[in-house]
Amino acid sequence: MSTTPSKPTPMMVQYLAIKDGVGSDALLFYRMGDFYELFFDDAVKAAAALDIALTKRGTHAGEPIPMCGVPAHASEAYLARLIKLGFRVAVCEQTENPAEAKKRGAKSVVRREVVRLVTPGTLSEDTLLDARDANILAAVVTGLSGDAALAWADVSDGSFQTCALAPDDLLAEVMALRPSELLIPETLYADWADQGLTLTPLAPTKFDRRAAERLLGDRFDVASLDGFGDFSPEEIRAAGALIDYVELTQAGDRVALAPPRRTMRSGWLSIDSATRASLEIDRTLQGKRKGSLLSVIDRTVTGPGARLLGSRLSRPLMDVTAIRARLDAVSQLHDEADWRGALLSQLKATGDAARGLSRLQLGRGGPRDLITIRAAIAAGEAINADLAQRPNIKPEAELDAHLRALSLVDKSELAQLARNLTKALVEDPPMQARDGGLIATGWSPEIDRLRSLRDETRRSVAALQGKYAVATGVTAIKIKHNNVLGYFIEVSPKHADTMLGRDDFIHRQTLVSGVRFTTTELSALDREISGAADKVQGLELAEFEQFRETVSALAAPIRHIANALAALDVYAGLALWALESGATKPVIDDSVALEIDAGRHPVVEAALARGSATRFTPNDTRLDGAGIDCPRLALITGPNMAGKSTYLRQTALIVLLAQAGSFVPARRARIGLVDRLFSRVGASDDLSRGRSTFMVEMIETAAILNQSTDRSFVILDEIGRGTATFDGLSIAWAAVEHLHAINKSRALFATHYHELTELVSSLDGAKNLSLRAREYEGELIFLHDVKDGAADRSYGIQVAKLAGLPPVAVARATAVLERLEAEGTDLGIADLPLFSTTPPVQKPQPSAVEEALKAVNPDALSPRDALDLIYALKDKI
Ligand SMILES: Nc1ncnc2c1ncn2[C@@H]1O[C@H](COP(=O)(O)OP(=O)(O)OP(=O)(O)O)[C@@H](O)[C@H]1O
Repeated sequence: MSTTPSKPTPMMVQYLAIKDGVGSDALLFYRMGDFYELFFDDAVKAAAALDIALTKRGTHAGEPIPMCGVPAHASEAYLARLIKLGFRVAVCEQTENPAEAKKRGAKSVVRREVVRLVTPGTLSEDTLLDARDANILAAVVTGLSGDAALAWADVSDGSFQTCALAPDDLLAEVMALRPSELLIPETLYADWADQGLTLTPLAPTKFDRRAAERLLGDRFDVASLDGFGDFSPEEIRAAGALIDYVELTQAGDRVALAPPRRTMRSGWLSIDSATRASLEIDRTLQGKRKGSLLSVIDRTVTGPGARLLGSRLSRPLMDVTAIRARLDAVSQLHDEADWRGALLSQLKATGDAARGLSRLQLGRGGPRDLITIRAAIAAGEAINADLAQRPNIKPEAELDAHLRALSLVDKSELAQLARNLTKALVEDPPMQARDGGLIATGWSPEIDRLRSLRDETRRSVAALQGKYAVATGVTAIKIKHNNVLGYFIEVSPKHADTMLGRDDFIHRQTLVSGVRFTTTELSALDREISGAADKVQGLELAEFEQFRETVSALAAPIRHIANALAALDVYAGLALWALESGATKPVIDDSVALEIDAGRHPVVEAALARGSATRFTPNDTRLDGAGIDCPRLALITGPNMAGKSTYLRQTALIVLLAQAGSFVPARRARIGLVDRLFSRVGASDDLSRGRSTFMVEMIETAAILNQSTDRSFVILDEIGRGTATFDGLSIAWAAVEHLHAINKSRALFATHYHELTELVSSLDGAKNLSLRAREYEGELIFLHDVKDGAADRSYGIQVAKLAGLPPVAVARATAVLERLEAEGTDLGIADLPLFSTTPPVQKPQPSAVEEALKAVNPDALSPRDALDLIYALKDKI
C-alpha cells in the first residue's frame, strides 16, 4: 500500500514560494522567531559549511525535510563565514507579528519577505568587513565598437567610480581593484572564469544602455548624467548594471552611493596583473597583507585612511603636477613634527564616518553611527582650530584643500547637526536604536517627562514591597520583574497559604522556588511603567529617524569630510613612515631619467631589521631612457642569493612609491615619469589554468615586449630559465635586444646566462652590472652591493652547499663543473666518476687533541704533569 504524501503545511508553502523567488544560487535564511532556519539543500550545505547540527522537521513529498538554524542575534558571525566561503545568502524576515497574522485567520502564516541578498560585494556591516580593506563591487562591460568600461563601488562607504578602457586593459584594472565580487554579462563568463574572482554573471539585458541611463538619472535625480562627467556608453551600461544589482541585493531600497565619478585610465601608471602580483604591492604572493609593501609603509591611524592608502598604492599617478602636490603635502607633514603629531592624535579619535553614513542611508545604521559622524565633524573642526594656533604654518595646496573641506564656516547645517547630535545623544549609546536609552536627558521634554514618570512609578513599586510586608506579615516578600509577567510579588512556598488566603493578592504562578502574585494596584503601576517605556521607545526611535533623515540629506558634505580626513591620514601616515624609515622626497619630472642614490627595498630592509644582524646594503641605480647620460638597460649578473631580484624589485617599488605620491627609501631619487611598469620576476606554475611555468613566463614576456614603451620601466628576472639552456639563452638574448632597440624602455635584466654579458657590452645603450660575493676561507660571503661589470662566477655550488646539499652531492657537482669548464658542454658526463660510488675521500685534518698529543714527550712528564695534561686534553674535546 502506498502512502500519499501529506499536503505541505501553509508555512512550507510560503517557504517554497520565497525560495523559488530566490533561486538556487543563494541560501535562504528564513526567519522563525529567534532563529533563521534553513531547509532542504540549503540546510545540508550550510550545516556542512558552518559545522552545525543538521536536523529534520516534518516531511515534504513523503521525505523528511533536512533543517538547520542559526540564532538571529548571532547571525552576523554565521553570515560572515558563509560569505567568506563564497555563498550568497537571502535574508527573509517576518514583516508582521503573529498577532497581526491571526487577525487574518487562525491558520494564517506570519508574512515574510526577503529584505536583503547578502553577497560578498555588497556588505556594509562592520562585523562582516575588514576596517582597513575596501570592499569593492565591480562591473565590466565590453561594447560592439571595441570599447570597454569598468564601474566600481564600495557599498560600505558609498564611493562609486567608472572608467572607460580598451578591452585589453580590463583585466589589469580589475585586478588593481581586487573586487570582492565582479558583475559580468553572462556572455563574458568564459573569459573571466579563470581569474580567481567571485563572479556574478547577469543577463545581458541588465547592461542595457537606455535602462541604465533612466536608472542613473532617476537615482541621482538628474535629467542627464553629463553634469557628473562625460561618460562613455559602456561606462553608463556598467554603472547601470551595478546600481541595479546593488538595489536588488537591498531588496529594492534606494541605493546609498555617491554620484558616479569618472576616472581616466590615462591618469594612472599602468601595472599589469602579473606585475602587480609579483611586486607584492598590497598582498604577498601567498595572498597575505602582512609582508606586502602596503603593510610595511602603512602608518595610518584610521580604517578609511588605510583604505585610501591601499587604493593610492594600487594606482600610482601619471601626472607630474598631481604627484608633486601629493609629495609636497607629505613633505610638509614630514618637517612639521608637532603639527603631524597633533593631527594624527585628532584623527585617531575619528571612526569610519563613510561606512557609518552608508549604513544609516541603507537603514542598517544605529546610534553609534551617528556618534561616528559627529566625531568626524568635530575632528574636522578641531584640526582647523589646532592649525589656527600655528600661525607659521601655511598648508600646502593639497592639504589646504582638505582642511577647507573640514571647515564648518560655510556649512551651517553640518555645524547644527553636530551640535544637535552632541546634545541629543548619550555618550555611549546602544548598538540599535530600538534598544532604547540613546537620547540624553534635556533633549526632549516629552521623553524626560515620561522617563521621570516611569522612574517615579518604579519607586512607587519599590515602596509597595514594604507596605505588603507589613500587611501580610511576610517580611521576605519580594517584588520582582520579568519579561513575561512584568512586575509580580513573590514569596517562598512556606508563605503561600498565608497569601492564598487573602483576597487582595491574585495568584499568578506556582514554582518550586516560590509562589507569585499580583495586586490590582501593582498591575496598574506595571501598565503605567510599560506604557511609559513604550512611549519613550517610540519617541527615541522617532528622534533617531529624524537624525537619520538629516544625515542622509547631508550625505554629500559628510562624505567630503570623511574623504578629507582619510586623505590627511594618508599624508600624515606617509610622513611618519618616511621619517621612521629614512625615506626622502623624490624629484619627479617629464624626463626619461631614473636616478637613485642608495636605494633600498623597504620590505626586505624591514624584515632584516626585525630578524637579523645583517643590515640592508643600499644600491644606486642609473638609467636613462634616451641612453645619453647612462645606459637605458642594465644586465645584472651575480651569484645566486646575491640580491639580484631584490635590486630589481626595489627599483620598481621606488618608482611605484614615488608616483603614488610617497617618499622613497633612497638617499636621493629622480624619476622621469613612468607610464607602464612591468615585472617578470620568478616563475610560477599556473597549472589550474593549464599553463606550465615556461608558458606563463613566455606569455608575460610577450606582454612586455608587445606593450612596453620608451617611457616604461621593465624588470625581467631570469627569463628563459624554464626551458633547454640554448632555447632559454636565445629567448633571453632576443628579449634584451628587443627591449633595447625596439621598445627603448628603461630596463633591468637579471640573468644567469653569462653569455649575455658579451651581447650587452656590444650594445650602445646597455651595460653590465653585477652583485658581488666573496669567498673567504671556503665560505661564501654576499656583499649585496652592485658594481659595474659582469660577474666572474656564479658560485651556484657554494650556494647549494650553504643550503645543505649532502657533501657527496656537492663534491659531485664540483667535479662535473670542473670538467664542463675545462672541456665545454658536449662532454660525456658519464665519463665522470659517479657519486653513487665512494665519495671522494677528503684528507682528514688532525684534531686539536691530536695536535696537542703530537707535541708531548711522555718520558719527560712527571705524574703531576701527566694529570694536568689529561685535564687539558679533556678541555679540548
Ligand atoms: N641589498 C641587500 N642588503 C642586504 N641583504 C640583501 C640585499 N639584497 C638581498 N639581500 C638578502 O639576500 C637574499 C637573496 O636575495 P635575492 O633573492 O635578491 O637574490 P638573487 O640574486 O635574486 O638570488 P637568485 O639568483 O638565487 O634568485 C634576500 O632574501 C635578502 O635577505
